[in-house]
Amino acid sequence: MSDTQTTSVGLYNSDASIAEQRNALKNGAVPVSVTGLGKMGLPLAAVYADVTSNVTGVDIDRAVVDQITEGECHITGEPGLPELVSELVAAGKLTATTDGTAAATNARVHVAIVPTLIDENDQPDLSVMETAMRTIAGGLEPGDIVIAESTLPPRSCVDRLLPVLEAESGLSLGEFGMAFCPERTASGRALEDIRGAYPKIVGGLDAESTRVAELIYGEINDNEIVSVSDATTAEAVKVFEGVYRDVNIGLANELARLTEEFDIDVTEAIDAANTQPFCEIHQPGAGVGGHCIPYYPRFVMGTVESETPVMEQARETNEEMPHYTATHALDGLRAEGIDPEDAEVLVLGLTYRPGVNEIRATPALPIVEKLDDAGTAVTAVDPVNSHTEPFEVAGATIVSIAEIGEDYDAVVLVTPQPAFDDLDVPALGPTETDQRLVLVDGRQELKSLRGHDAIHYRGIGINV
Ligand SMILES: NC(=O)C1=CN([C@@H]2O[C@H](COP(=O)(O)OP(=O)(O)OC[C@H]3O[C@@H](n4cnc5c(N)ncnc54)[C@H](O)[C@@H]3O)[C@@H](O)[C@H]2O)C=CC1
Ligand SMILES: CC(=O)N[C@@H]1[C@@H](OP(=O)(O)OP(=O)(O)OC[C@H]2O[C@@H](n3ccc(=O)[nH]c3=O)[C@H](O)[C@@H]2O)O[C@H](C(=O)O)[C@@H](O)[C@@H]1O
Repeated sequence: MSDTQTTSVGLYNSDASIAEQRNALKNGAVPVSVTGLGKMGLPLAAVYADVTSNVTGVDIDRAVVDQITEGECHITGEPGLPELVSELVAAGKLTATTDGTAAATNARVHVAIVPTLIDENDQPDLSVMETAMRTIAGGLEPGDIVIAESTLPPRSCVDRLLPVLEAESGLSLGEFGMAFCPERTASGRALEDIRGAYPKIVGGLDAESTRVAELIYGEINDNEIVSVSDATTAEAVKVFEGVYRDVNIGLANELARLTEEFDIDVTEAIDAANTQPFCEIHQPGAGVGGHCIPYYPRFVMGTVESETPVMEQARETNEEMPHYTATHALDGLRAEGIDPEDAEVLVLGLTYRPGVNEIRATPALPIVEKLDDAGTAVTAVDPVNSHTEPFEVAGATIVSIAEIGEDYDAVVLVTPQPAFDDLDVPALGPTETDQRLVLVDGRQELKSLRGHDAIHYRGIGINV
C-alpha cells in the first residue's frame, strides 16, 4: 500500500504491513465516519480528523450539521474545541452531513456515539444506536470496521447491534469487523480525555477487530490501549465504572443522612476518612444527574436474571436526594415561622453539574416541582442552562443573575455555577425583619455561611 494511496482502503483483514496500515490511517486513505456530533461526538470527530485528515461527521440535527459546515462549534464549555473545529473544517479534514448513508458508503471506519438512554420503564433504550447501525450497514463493505463508543448494556454488540449490521448489509462478521471502545470522557475536558487522559479500553467481536481497534486508538489516544477479551467485557468495563460511581455516591448520601443523629458534619468525616488510600467516599449532594451515572446502573439492573440489591438501593437513595433537599427548605421555612404558601424561594443552578449545559436527570427539576407543589413562589437562575421550559412548566420563574431580586425567604443551591461565586447570599434574604434567610446548601459550597446571624443554614450531611 503506497503512502500516496488515493482509493480508500479498509484495515480489517488488510494484507498490508502494520506500518502501511498506520500510514494509510494517518494520510487520509482510510475515511472515517462519526455518527452523533453532540457533547462527546463532536470532540471525538475532531480528534479523529486531527489524526486522519478524513472524517465525515453525521448527525440528524440539520442545525448542528450546518454550524459545523460553517466551521462553527455548537458545543459550549470545551476548551480548544471551537478553534480545532474551525481549523479542521477549513482544511477539509472534517465535514458534516445529515446523509448517513452517503457517509457510510464512503467510510471504512464507522464510529457511532449517539445517545443510549433509558425508556419510560427504566429499561435501556438502544433504538437510536440501532438506527445508526442500520444506516451504517447501508454503506458497509468488506474490510470495514464498526466501532461503538456509546455506553451500552453488556451483550448489546453481540446480541443486538451485530445482528442488525449483518442483516442489513448482507455481510458477516469476518468480512467486516466490530469493536466496542467506550468513551471515557467528561464534559469540560473532552479533548484532553479523548487524546489520552486515561487508557483506552478496546474489545472486538473477534481477534481481528480487536487488532484493528488497537491500531486505530494507538494513533488517537497517546495513553495505554487496554485490550480486553471481547466486546461484552469492554461494555461491562464502562458500565461498571458508572455503577461504581452511583453506588459510592449512594453510600455518601446514606452517610449524609446520619449527620443529625451523630451530631457531626458528615462531610468533614468523609474528607478525613479519604486521607488514607483505601477509602474514596464520594460527595453527598442534592442528587445525581446527567445521562450517564443515573442511567448506567439500569444497563445492568432489570436486564439480568440475578438480583442486584446493592445497585438498586443506591439508585433509590440517590433518586430520593432531590426530595430530601427540598424538604430541608420547607422545614427550614417552617422553623423560621414562614408558611411555604407565603414563601419566595430562589433556586441556584439547574444543569446536572456545573459548566455543562445538560438537564437530563437534573435534581433541580424535582426540587422545583416539590417546592412549587408546597405552594412556594419559585424563582430559578442558571447562566449555563439553555433548557428553561421544563422548569417553567414546573412553576419556576426563570431569571438571569442580573435580575435576581431580594427579600427571598429561602435560597436552595443545587448546582454551583462559577458565576454564583460573586453572589452576596445573605443580602438576598429578608431586609425588613430579623427573619433569617433559609439557605439549603446542596453541594457543600457555602459552609462558610454556617453560623452567619442572618442565615438559617441547612446542608446535605452537615449538622447545624
Ligand atoms: N456526556 C457524557 O459525559 C458522556 C457520554 N457518553 C456516551 O456518549 C453518548 C452520547 O453522549 P452525548 O454526546 O453527551 O449526547 P448529546 O445528546 O450531547 O449528543 C447526541 C447527538 O447525537 C445526535 N443523534 C441522535 N440520534 C441520531 C442518529 N440516529 N443519527 C445521528 N445522530 C443522532 C443528536 O442530534 C446529538 O447531536 C451517551 O449516550 C453516552 O452513552 C460517554 C461518556 C461521557
Ligand atoms: C468519574 C467521572 O467524572 N466520570 C464522568 C461522568 O461524567 P458526568 O458528566 O456524568 O459527571 P459526574 O461527575 O459523574 O456527575 C454525575 C452526577 O453525580 C453528582 N455527583 C458526582 C460525584 C459525587 O461525588 N457526588 C455527586 O452527587 C453530580 O453532581 C452529577 O449530578 O460519567 C461519564 C460517563 O461515564 O458517561 C464519564 O465518562 C465521565 O468521566
